[in-house]
Amino acid sequence: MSVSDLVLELSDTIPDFPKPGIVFRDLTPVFANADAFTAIIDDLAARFAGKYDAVAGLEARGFLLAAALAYAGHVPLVAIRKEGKLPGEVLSETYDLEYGTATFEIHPGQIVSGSRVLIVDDVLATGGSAVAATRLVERAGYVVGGIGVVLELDGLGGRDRLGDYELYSIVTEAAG
Ligand SMILES: O=P(O)(O)OC[C@H]1O[C@H](OP(=O)(O)OP(=O)(O)O)[C@H](O)[C@@H]1O
Ligand SMILES: Nc1ncnc2[nH]cnc12
Repeated sequence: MSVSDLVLELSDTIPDFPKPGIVFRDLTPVFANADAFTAIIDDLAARFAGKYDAVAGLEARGFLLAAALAYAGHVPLVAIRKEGKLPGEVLSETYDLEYGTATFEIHPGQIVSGSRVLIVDDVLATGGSAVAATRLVERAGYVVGGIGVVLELDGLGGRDRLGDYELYSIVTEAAG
């Protein structure tokens, strides 16, 4: 089975989570399947081969992908964390998402200036998280090498908000 078919077959849809009106797409059953998780990492690594020197994961679900990709490519791992979790000097960006507002933070100066950073996450919805991540990567002195997600929810404006960045989604489906 193809990686996109594995994602579609194994993922769950939960209505009214975490708030009424939100159709939540849960990829944890996909990650719990060893063949599917391996295929996802291999697909993202192949799609962006030669285009990144480091990987950034978006807390929390993006961390699962970023750690595996950093290991697979033997490249630095950058954590883009929710507000208040990183000690010391941080750069911050506040953004809106489908069910609220959040702030992401990054530690500047941890990897080589000018590194091409691949940003990864499980789901792209409004694009608020990914846009905030691109800003943090650039403010920290790096270059966005691309944005890779497992599932893109079409119809919420995420792809448009990301403009000219190279965005790859393993699966795209209409937002519920
Ligand atoms: O495109 P957007 O509208 O920004 O939505 C996508 C983001 O929403 C989810 O994370 P969430 O903020 O729920 O955090 P979590 O991973 O900690 O559960 C998801 O994992 C993405 O990071
Ligand atoms: N509908 C949704 N399902 C899963 N993650 C999300 N992040 C933002 N919107 C989401």
